[in-house]
Amino acid sequence: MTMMLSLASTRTIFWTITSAVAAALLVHTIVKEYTPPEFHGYISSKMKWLSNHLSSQLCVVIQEFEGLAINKVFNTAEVYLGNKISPSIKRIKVAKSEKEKAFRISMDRNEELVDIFGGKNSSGSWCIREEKSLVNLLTLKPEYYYGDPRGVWNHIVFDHPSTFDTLAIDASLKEEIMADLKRKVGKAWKRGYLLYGPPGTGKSSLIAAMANFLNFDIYDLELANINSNSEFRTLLVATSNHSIIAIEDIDRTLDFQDRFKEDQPSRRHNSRVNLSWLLNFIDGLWSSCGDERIFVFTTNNKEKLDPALLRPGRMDKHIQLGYCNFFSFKKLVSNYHNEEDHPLFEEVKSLIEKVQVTPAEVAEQLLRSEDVKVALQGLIEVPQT
Ligand SMILES: Nc1ncnc2c1ncn2[C@@H]1O[C@H](COP(=O)(O)OP(=O)(O)OP(=O)(O)O)[C@@H](O)[C@H]1O
Repeated sequence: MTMMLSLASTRTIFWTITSAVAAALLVHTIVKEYTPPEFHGYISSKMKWLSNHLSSQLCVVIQEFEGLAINKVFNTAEVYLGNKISPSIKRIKVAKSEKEKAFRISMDRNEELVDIFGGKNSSGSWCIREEKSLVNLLTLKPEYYYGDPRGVWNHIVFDHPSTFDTLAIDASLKEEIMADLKRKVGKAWKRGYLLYGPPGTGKSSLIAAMANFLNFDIYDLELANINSNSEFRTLLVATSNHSIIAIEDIDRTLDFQDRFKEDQPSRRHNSRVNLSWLLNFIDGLWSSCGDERIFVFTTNNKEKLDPALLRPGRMDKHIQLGYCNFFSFKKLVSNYHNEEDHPLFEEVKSLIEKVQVTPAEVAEQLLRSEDVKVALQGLIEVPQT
């Protein structure tokens, strides 16, 4: 998809100058925001030349993709134009997530709109800024597998309710993770986290809470779908700044290393996933750029991973998620029933100390009834295997 910003032309000199100035300011804003400082001088001199030879019309073409990566100028223009509603529009989109207070109304794709680009802010530069408040989940596009070069990541609004407040994990662990995330925000960094624990202990919920906390998008990367080293690089390069790259269930991708054999024939290491190599690869890729990305790997079987990966320093943080204790049980009751205490709590407490039960299993029981007493009784009566 291509967006054409055709800046107004009129017969009068006044409007010609106005449209030229608008175009110049728009281009200037784009140049300032999205090109390295070294190019600014060069582009300014070209702009001066352009203004001397200016016709009454300038057409700015903004394409959706720059190679495989999403063109951020397109996204910004899409948000700006999408919010303009005019009588000429035949199709509008209406949406509202749980977190939003009002409906979001925007122009549908492939609609046409004429907009006089205006709205100077106080500093005199043109203001089209995307207010990012929703987290997106990006998955590989099915078309990608058929060699369609127009972008590789499909995005949907990620409306996961998990936050650090709703997570049923120990308070000290929560504080530690939040402090780690806060400390790094705003600096050039790349963090690697390894989340491990049995199924249903909250690894995916923690990734969602991190994304909601930082307002970062999540890229869901399945190693099983990647066939070569260069393909892996392509996908990573097409991810955007300020994002979480989640690589879940790495222990299940046991043949992962074999997929890279063309590039790294000597790296096969028994049948283990050689993630050390993967981490080196990621380090090399971003060692010289100032972007912010978080890599989160999850596994249910930490013992299946290459021990080299688990040595101190390979991942920045190892986070263990475990079975429900009384503290996490109370958090889940508070989440689902808004109750902080109940006469049946003592009975559940003594059971939880004896039986290994995951937060997911407790959550499932608590959701079976809106009546907290019935839900807790159901939990107590669950056959204990
Ligand atoms: N620690 C937790 N805090 C709050 N809710 C949780 C927690 N763990 C599990 N849940 C609940 O159980 C559901 C499943 O948990 P989740 O998918 O996060 O577990 P997981 O460890 O990623 O599981 P898997 O290894 O199978 O992917 C969540 O949607 C949530 O409702």
